[in-house]
Amino acid sequence: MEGDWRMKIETYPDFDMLTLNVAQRIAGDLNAALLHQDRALLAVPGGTTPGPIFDDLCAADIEWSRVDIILTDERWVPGDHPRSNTKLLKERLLVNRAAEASLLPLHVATETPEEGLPKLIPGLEARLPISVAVLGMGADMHTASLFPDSAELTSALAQDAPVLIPVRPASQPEARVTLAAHVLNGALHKHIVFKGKDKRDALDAALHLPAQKAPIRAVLDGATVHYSES
Ligand SMILES: O=C(O)[C@H](O)[C@@H](O)[C@H](O)[C@H](O)COP(=O)(O)O
Repeated sequence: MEGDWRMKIETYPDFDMLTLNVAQRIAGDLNAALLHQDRALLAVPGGTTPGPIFDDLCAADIEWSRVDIILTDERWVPGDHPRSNTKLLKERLLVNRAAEASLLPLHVATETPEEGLPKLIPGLEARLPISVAVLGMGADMHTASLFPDSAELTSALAQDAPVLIPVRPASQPEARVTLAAHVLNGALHKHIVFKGKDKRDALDAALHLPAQKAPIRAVLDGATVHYSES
């Protein structure tokens, strides 16, 4: 492994403890960022893991009106589709105190992501870098929508990649867009969150693989991994 490698793993007795602690950590990081910046940018994943974290985080004592929120990746489906990550955010994170935060869109109503990119990229570029990135991981070692079985992975891992990239992983039912690896990795604070022994084994395997086979590798340096077995 490279000499500058830094990664911390925090193991929790159960998912409830993980949820509570991760929400507190994110809130602490956001408050710290707001001491030095006018606005903070929080990037969060979709999927099934973060809902309970959002339920705690949305009540946190933060000056939410100074926080912008973005997804790490989005499925190219309408905003009211059950698989829309934006829908999850609107229902579980942008509520309670966090209703004051601003959502930066990662989807517009076009047929393909390629058609939507020109409407999304300028706003994103103007707002980066990310202050706090929360990332999920799949047992196939994908993170955000950087999937090992996607033809676009090499370009999404490139240092000079556009900030937002359309992907069509063979394993997924719909097209997606994902923030490029360098955008996610450039976050000031990175929290990777998952549960289950299969994913823990996948992380261990990833440490011995290149990012091309194990995309999670692209964001591990400097990250804190939060894990519970159940
Ligand atoms: O929208 C998504 O699908 C994601 O951002 C993705 O990277 C997710 O974090 C992992 O697939 C883990 O998903 P689960 O939390 O559902 O296991």
